[in-house]
This record gives sequence, structure tokens and C-alpha cells, in this order.
Amino acid sequence: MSMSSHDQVRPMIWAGDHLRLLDQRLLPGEELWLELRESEAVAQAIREMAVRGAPAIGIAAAFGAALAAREADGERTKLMAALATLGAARPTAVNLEWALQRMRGLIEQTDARAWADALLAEAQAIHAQDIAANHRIGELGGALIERGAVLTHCNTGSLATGGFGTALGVIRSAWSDGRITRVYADETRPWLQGSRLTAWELVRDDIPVTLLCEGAAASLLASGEVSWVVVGADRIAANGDVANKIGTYGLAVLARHHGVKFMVAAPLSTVDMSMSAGADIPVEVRAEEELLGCGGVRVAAPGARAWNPVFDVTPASLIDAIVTEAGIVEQPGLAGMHELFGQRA
Ligand SMILES: CSC[C@H]1O[C@H](OP(=O)(O)O)[C@H](O)[C@@H]1O
Repeated sequence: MSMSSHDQVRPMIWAGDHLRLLDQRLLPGEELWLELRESEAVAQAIREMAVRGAPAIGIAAAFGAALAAREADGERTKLMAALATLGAARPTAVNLEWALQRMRGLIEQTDARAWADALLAEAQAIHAQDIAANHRIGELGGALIERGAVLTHCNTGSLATGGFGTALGVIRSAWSDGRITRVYADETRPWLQGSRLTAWELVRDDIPVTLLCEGAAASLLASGEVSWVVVGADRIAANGDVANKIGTYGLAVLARHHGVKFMVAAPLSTVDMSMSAGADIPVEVRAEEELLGCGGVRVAAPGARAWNPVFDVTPASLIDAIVTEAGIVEQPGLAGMHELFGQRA
């Protein structure tokens, strides 16, 4: 099913008895939809990043849990094992565990004969709530942006969420309000979420986007053109430290050095108040081959090895604002985290 240039991108669609998933590994060159009918297939899609993005993998896992409920046919042990497999698919984004915890709570409260319908309804609710949250985040975060250029990192749009996006939702909102003069996007090695996915989304929206390699970000922020760096998150600790795509921490240091404001946009499902500080956040390290090559073709010299952490942690002290659907937490020290985030969904 191809999409016209102005369709709202929906990377995930429940199709009656299976999950249709846009395979993000092939974008922008090919729009291929996977049809996932087993929970293990959903876990594999998350592991292999056919679907990626903190909120998106939480939503996908929720639909995977609904498929697992059908597979389990009333056997609690089998269902819980399938949820454990989904939860182990990727370690950093707390949205995955958050969604599965909602499913586990529902399982305890529901008769086994109703599991399949109840978990599907919950997955659809999580999906709808995420889209609504993103529009609210877009409004709140967009209003912070004075007229100027912005720089974003990785992909935080409809492909990374249930729809509309977090940081990209802020950019969409601010752009439509005429607050942004230019959007810059890091290509975001090694998986190229910026040049492959963010650029694909923004071009479809008729929002001009200028790509840069991460190494050029320092010169761009030194130029004075950029007023905000706007990024997403995979897990926000109780003290405001933020785990996000590798390279985010470096951008935050550069932004502070050059007097550029730094915004993190994320739904409450990304906040982990059980984790006191960013040092405790598990940072995923993926296969060396993902960094040694590009597009499946090795580019590094034979014999070279690679270190491939795909997230880093930005201390709260470098963040000017964390924007969620519940409101904004700003410096100093992101006071108010507990009041605001203690009510996480
Ligand atoms: C809407 S936040 C998405 C978040 O997830 C990305 O990581 P990945 O592509 O590896 O799943 C990146 O950290 C984004 O900021």
C-alpha cells in the first residue's frame, strides 16, 4: 500500500487479525509492509529495527502482546513468556517495558477468556494516546521556539511514534506557526535515521530539510543561525538525565557552549521515575557490522573493529527544557520533575 505525498504517515496499522508494519530498514527507497501474525515476529521486527523509535516500539510490543494472548489460548505461563521475549528485544527505550507492564496489569485483572480482546483494546488505546500526546507536545514545545533555525537528531517523527512525532512534532507545529526559518537534520550514523527517515517525512510534508553529517554540527551551532536543538528521548531518569540516540550528548555540550537552547520532547511513557539517574540507564551496543558498513555494504578497512553504542546519556544540566504532554520542565536543574512526571501514564 503506497502512500501519497501528504498522507499522515502511519508506520503501524492493526488489520483485524495481524499487525501491518512499514519496514523502516528499506526506507526511503522502498515502502514495504510486513504482515506480522505472531508475537515472535513482532519481537524480531523490534530487535532488527524494522520498527524503531521509543514510542513506536512500545506500541508495536503492545500489539505483539495482543497476538501473544491469542497464541497462549488461556495459558498464563505461555503468555508471560511471550511478553518477556518482547521485553528483551531492545534494552534502552523504557516505552517497551512501560507498554508491557500495562499489559501485565491487565492480564492480572482479566479472565483468561477475555485476554485477546482486552489486550488488543489496550494496544489500540496506547496507540491513540501516543498520537494525542504528540500533538500536545508539539503545541507546547513549538511555542517555546522563537523565530530561527532548528537542528534535530535521528528520527523522532511519525515513524518513531504512533504518529506526528515528538521532536519532529514540535518542529511540525512550530513550522506551521511560522516560527522556524530552516530545519537542519543530522544524518545520524550508523543507521541514518536522519537522512533516510526524517528527511523522508519532512519532504513529504513540504517542509524543507537540510542534512548534515554529525561532524558539521559544531560549525553550524557556532554560526549563530540555530536557536534550538530539538531531540527526542528513549528514557528520561528521575533527575532529568536523558538517554537518546548516540550523538545527542555531544550536541548538548556544543549547544551549551554556543548559547543554543536544547529541548527534549518525549511523552510521559518515556519517563522512568524508578531510575534515579542517567548512569543507571542500560545503553544498547549493537553489532560492529552495523557501523563497519553502510546500507549492508562494508566500507571500513578489512580487519578494523568497531564500538557501536547506539545511545548516550545527556545530563539534565545541559537541557533547557523537557517537553511532555503533561507540561514543560525547565532549568534550573529541571526542578519539578516529580510534581510533573510523578503522574506518568
Ligand atoms: C520519538 S523518540 C525516538 C528515539 O528513538 C531513536 O532510537 P532508535 O532509532 O535506535 O530506536 C532515537 O533515539 C530517537 O530519539
